Amino acid sequence: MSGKLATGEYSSAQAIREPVLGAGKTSVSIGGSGTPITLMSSSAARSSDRIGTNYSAWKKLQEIYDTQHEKLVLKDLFAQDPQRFAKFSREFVSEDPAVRILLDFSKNLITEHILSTLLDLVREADVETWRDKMFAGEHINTSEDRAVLHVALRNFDEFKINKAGVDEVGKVLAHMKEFSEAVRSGAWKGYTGKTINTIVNIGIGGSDLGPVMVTEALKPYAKRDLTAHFVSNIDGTHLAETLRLCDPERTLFIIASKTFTTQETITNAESARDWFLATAKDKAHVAKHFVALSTNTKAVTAFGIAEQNMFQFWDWVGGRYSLWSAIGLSIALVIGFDNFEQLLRGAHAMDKHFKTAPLEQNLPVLLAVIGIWYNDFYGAQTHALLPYDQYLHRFADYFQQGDMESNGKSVTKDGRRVNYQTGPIIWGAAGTNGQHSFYQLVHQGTKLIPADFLAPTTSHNPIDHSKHHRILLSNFFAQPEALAFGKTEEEVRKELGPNASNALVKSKIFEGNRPSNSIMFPLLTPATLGALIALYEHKIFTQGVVWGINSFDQMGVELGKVLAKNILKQLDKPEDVTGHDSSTTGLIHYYQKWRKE
Ligand SMILES: O=P(O)(O)OC[C@H]1O[C@H](O)[C@H](O)[C@@H](O)[C@@H]1O
Repeated sequence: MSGKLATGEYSSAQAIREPVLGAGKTSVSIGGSGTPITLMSSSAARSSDRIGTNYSAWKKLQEIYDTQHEKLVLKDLFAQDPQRFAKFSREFVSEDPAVRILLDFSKNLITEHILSTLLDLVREADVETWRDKMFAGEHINTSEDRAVLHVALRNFDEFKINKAGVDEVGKVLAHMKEFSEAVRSGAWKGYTGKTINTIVNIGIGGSDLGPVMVTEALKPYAKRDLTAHFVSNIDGTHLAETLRLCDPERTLFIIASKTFTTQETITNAESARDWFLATAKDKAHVAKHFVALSTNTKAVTAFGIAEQNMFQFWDWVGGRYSLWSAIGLSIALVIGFDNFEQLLRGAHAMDKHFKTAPLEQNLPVLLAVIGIWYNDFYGAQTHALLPYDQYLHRFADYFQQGDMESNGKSVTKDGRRVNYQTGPIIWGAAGTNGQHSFYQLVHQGTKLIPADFLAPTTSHNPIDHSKHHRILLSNFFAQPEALAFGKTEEEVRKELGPNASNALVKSKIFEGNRPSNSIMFPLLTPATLGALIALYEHKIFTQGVVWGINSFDQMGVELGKVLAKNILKQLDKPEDVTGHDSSTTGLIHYYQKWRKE
C-alpha cells in the first residue's frame, strides 16, 4: 500500500475506505501530456534510508491502517471507552502571559496504539533533534543555507541562540515601539503638520497575510480612529480602490518586503509614491509618509526611504514566518506595541511548550501526527480550518501560505522524489458561514475532509447577553458531533415514517465517522492568538521533518515569475510573441486584439 497517490475518496457506511489510487498505482499524470509524477516504489528505495515509508513506525502504521481501518468507527470507539475525551484531549496552560488552549482530538480515527505508533514515527524521524537544531540557529533551510529563527523574534532571552542579527532583535523592537507610539499618539505628523489617520501596508505573501490576519483577529484591541488598509495584488484595482479612501496628508505607507525586489510590492509602492507626490509635490515629504520593512537596506534607500525610516529584519526570518518581525509594524500600529508584545509572548509560550513538553502532551506534535495519519494513510487531500470566531476570518488564508508554501514539496531535502504524500491543501472559512455553503460536501460528500474547529468560550461582542455567542458555540459543538456520529438509516426511517421513499431515506443518512479536532480557548487575546499561530507553525514544522522535506524554501513560486517577466516584454506587439506553445500564444494574441489601452 505504500507509494500511493491517493485521491481520498470516501465511501462506505461507517468506515473510510481505500483511496481511489490504491495499491500498485505508482504514477499519475497531471494534465494531458505533462510528465507523469513517478513515485518511487518502496522496493526501489534502499531499506536503510531513514525516510518516509522506510521508517519502521511508518510500516507499522500502514499495517494498522490496512488491517484495522474498517474497524475504526468513532461511534464504537466512544461507546467502548467512557474515558475517551479525557484520554484524547490536552490543555495547554501558560500563566504569564495568560493563555489556555484546549485541544480535543478524541473525535479522530485513532486508538492509543495508533497514537503511540504515530509518536514513534516522530521519534524515528528525529523531530526533536531537528527542533533543537532550529532553536539553536543551525542552517536547517538547507537549499538556501539559512537558519530558521522566527522563534528568535519572540525569544525574550529564554533560549540561547547563536546567530548574527539575533542580538539586534531588541533594538528593532524598540524602534517599532517608539515609532508606533509616535504615530498613535499624534506626535508623528504628516508633511502639512496633520496627524496620521490611515496606514497602508503594501506587501504580498508573508509581508501581507500575517499583518492582515492578525489585525483582523485583534480588532477589539485596535485604535479605531486609525484605519489600516492592506494592498497586495498587482491588479491596479487594489491600489486604486484603497487610495480613494486615503488623504495624502494623513496617510502613512508601509512598504513591507523582505527582499524589496518583489514586483507587485515595488510597483504598488512606486505608484503610491507617485500618487502621494501628485499632491505633496516635494520628494522631501516622502520621509514623513513612507517607511520600509525589509532586509535589503540598499534597495530601500534607492527607493527614496531614509535608513532611519527602515525597520530591519534578517534572512533567517522566512516570509511566511515574518509577522513577528518588523513586518508586524502595521500590527503594532493598529493594536499598540504592548499588545504586539503580548502576541509575541503568547507565541513564545507555545515555543517553550513545543521545545520541552513530552511528545504525548505536545500540542503541535499531536496536531501534526493526526494530520499525517489522514494525509498519508487515509489519503485525505485537504485539511479544513474552521474558526467559529468572525475575527479569525482570515486564519485559513494565512495558513494556506503558512502550510502549503512550507510543505507543498515533492522532493526530500537530499533530492529524492517522495513516494508518499506531503502537505495537504489547506482551506476553510469562519463558522457558521461555511455551514450554509460547503459543509454539505463535508458531511455527505465522497471525500474525507479532516478539520480543525476553533472557538473562544467568550466573545468580545456579547450582544444580548451573549445570545449570539451561545448560538455560535452550539454550532461549534454540533458540527463535529454530527460529522463524527452521523445519522443512521434507522433513525431517518423513524423520523420520516413508513411512507417515505427509499431514495429520500438514503439522501438523509449521515454516514458519520468523519474526524475533527476541536480547539477552544477562553478569549481571543493577543497572547492567545500568538500561541495559536505558533501552534500551527510547529505543527507544520513537525510534519515537514517527518516527510523529510525542506519546509523553509519556496522554489515552486519562481518559474511563473520568470515566465511572466519574459511575457511582459512581449505584450506590446503580436510579432514579439515568440517561444510559447500555441495556447499561450493564442491567449496573448487575443489580449492584444481586445485590449483598449
Ligand atoms: O517580502 P517579499 O520579499 O516581498 O516576499 C513576498 C512573498 O513573495 C514570495 O514570492 C514568496 O513566495 C513568499 O514567501 C513571500 O512572502
